[in-house]
Amino acid sequence: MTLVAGVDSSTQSCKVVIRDAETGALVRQGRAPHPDGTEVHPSHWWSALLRAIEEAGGLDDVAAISVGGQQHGMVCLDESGNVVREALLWNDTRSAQAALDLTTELGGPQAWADAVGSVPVASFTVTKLRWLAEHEPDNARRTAAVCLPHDWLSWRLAGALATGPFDAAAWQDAPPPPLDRLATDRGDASGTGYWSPATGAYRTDLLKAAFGAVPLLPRVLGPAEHTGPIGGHAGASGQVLIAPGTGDNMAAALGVGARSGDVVVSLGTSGTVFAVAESPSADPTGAVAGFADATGRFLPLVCTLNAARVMDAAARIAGVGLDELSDLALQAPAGSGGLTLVPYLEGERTPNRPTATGSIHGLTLATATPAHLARAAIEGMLCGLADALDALALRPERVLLIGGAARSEAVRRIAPTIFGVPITVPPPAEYVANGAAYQAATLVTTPDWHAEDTRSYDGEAVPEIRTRYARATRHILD
Ligand SMILES: Nc1ncnc2c1ncn2[C@@H]1O[C@H](COP(=O)(O)OP(=O)(O)O)[C@@H](O)[C@H]1O
Ligand SMILES: O=C(CO)[C@@H](O)[C@H](O)COP(=O)(O)O
Repeated sequence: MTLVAGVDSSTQSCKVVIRDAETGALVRQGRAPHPDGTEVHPSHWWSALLRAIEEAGGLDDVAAISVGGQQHGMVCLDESGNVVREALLWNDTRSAQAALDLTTELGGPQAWADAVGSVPVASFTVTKLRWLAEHEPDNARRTAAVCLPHDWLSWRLAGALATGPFDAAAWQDAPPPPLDRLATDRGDASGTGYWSPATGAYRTDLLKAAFGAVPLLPRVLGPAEHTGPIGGHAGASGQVLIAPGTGDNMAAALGVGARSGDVVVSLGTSGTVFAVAESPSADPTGAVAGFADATGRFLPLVCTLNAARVMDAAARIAGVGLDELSDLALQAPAGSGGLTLVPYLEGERTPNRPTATGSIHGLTLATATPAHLARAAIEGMLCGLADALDALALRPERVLLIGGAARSEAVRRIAPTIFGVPITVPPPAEYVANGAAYQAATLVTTPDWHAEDTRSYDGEAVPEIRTRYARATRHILD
């Protein structure tokens, strides 16, 4: 049996799966948490990856590995390959003004959509680099290379694999390769704001205009390329291949086997709604980001900053666990008796309201119950994603629901009432890590991974919930 490893280095944690390359059968897995916060030193991701690999039984029998990672995060490296400062993550909104400035400087949203497929908001790496140049000029000057979370982890893995078999303690400080070995893929590159999915080339002119310099950028690998073979000690062929890796949403599309006609709704830290497309997109409203995918195609995507953690917050307020929150939500009526929760707990990205806060509307004596709060939280989270689904402007054949919060029975049952279409729920699994493992498998075999059984959920649409939500979003505090 040939084994491959897939990694999901996402916002809240790192997950590793080891699968049979031919069949996709799960052999082993591990996970480790990431620290909270919107700026995180990348060394925490490395430590978490090593812990997760250790829990997954190591890599010594693995032929190829691929890393899927949270998109957009700004990782700055100096000439020696040291991290210059904490990485600013996709959900860090301090560069919101920089995003506005860059949009104006290039001539408006349409110019950006034409140039790179997306209109920059605070999430995009290019806006974070502008922020760095303006607020931390010394750190900007020290920046010799810029990469993304998954690029950095793959690069550290290359250095570690070159030192010998997996050993968490020894790998912790393994020297990374030279900077020019940094590599990325089309999917993650498309979230920088300085790589064009339509032309497949960096727009270093935009980077220079934003940052004042053009640091070294990772080489963009095609889907079938790899950065190995590395080491002389592991895998069926005695060496480990490192696949291109990709952004976590692109990896999820691979993991869930998204095909034409599918729309995927992912409820992790972020809420994302995306579809595989044959041609690039360029939405000047900024709602749809025109990303590339991990297969050579494209991945138009809408992202909200507030998904699973809205439920975490509601559970905290109600003083219950997530399973009980789900039970409570199903005890309240559809529409929560008019209680409406606008979930802008981390500001918001779509719509672009970086300084917004969350709010609760329609509170009466009758709706002041934990059950109404639980349902309003889920309905509010899903209303934001229903708007995202509308923005994609597709007629999906299937709407697939994945991510941590898709484990909630209440979310599954309420989603069709908000989206107005039935939803399909694959079995709970780590679809980002699975997609990464699938990418790794394509380097060593022709994988024949069968889709697992899905469950369907249907329910009558309740349009008033979205109407009331739309009214409530006009009355929030910044
Ligand atoms: N049964 C559940 N009900 C609701 N939320 C859940 C449940 N299980 C996990 N979650 C939430 O899912 C989130 C993690 O999902 P995940 O997709 O792994 O996020 P990320 O990839 O952004 O780190 C956490 O906020 C967690 O509380
Ligand atoms: O910024 C985006 C997509 O553009 C986010 O989807 C990040 O990629 C983080 O993902 P999760 O940690 O929520 O999976």
